[in-house]
Amino acid sequence: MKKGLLIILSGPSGVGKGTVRRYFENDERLNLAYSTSMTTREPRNGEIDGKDYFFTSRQDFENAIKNGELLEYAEFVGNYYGTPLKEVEKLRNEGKNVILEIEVQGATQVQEKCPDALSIFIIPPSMEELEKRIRGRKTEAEEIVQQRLAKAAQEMKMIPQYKYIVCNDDPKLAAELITTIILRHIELEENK
Ligand SMILES: Nc1nc2c(ncn2[C@@H]2O[C@H](COP(=O)(O)OP(=O)(O)O)[C@@H](O)[C@H]2O)c(=O)[nH]1
Ligand SMILES: Nc1ncnc2c1ncn2[C@@H]1O[C@H](COP(=O)(O)OP(=O)(O)O)[C@@H](O)[C@H]1O
Repeated sequence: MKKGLLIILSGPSGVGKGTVRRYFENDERLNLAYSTSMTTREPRNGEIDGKDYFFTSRQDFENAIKNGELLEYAEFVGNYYGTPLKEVEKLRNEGKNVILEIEVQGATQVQEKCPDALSIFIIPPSMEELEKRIRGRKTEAEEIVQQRLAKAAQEMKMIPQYKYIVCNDDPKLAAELITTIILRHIELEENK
């Protein structure tokens, strides 16, 4: 069986990565599996441990780094986030196309290790709209919102390292564009 694709989905906090993903992740043609990350961030209301994230202590996260258990990791606005390597490999070996929803430092590490990874960056229609969305979600305190917005401006500078840029103005359209990109990559892989 052919090993599944590795798909990196990045974009600033609040741009709508999760919202857009929910429109395409169950499309059977894409044969996707979502890689659940580890994080030291506190769970938000409604987030499920083991599904949205593996919520963990700093100590356990640092042990995972030391033991080489992570494909990549980064510190983002005061918390660690990382991708468990074993699960990604298992899913890809089962032929699944694995989607990593990760920030730009982690994306750089994955691109160095796996140059074939398909990378997509989601941009907002404007920085004003990004601010509206992140505030509208009401999941972060004001201080953290400010830090995430400052981070967003830096992250946008990393756009050239991505293969595809998709604007999330309408989430269904953004999802359709991403679906088209992934389907074409699946086709190209099959013909290799
Ligand atoms: N490098 C890396 N970044 C991650 C990982 N999981 C999530 N992130 C990113 O960390 C950032 C913060 O995530 P989160 O606190 O859930 O905020 P949200 O993106 O606004 O929902 C986002 O850019 C995520 O895409 C991971 O495993 N590795
Ligand atoms: N295209 C869109 N237009 C308007 N609001 C959106 C759009 N996409 C997402 N949102 C809203 O923006 C907020 C952030 O979206 P979310 O998916 O949590 O972002 P991310 O996962 O990138 O942090 C949510 O309240 C969501 O409902």
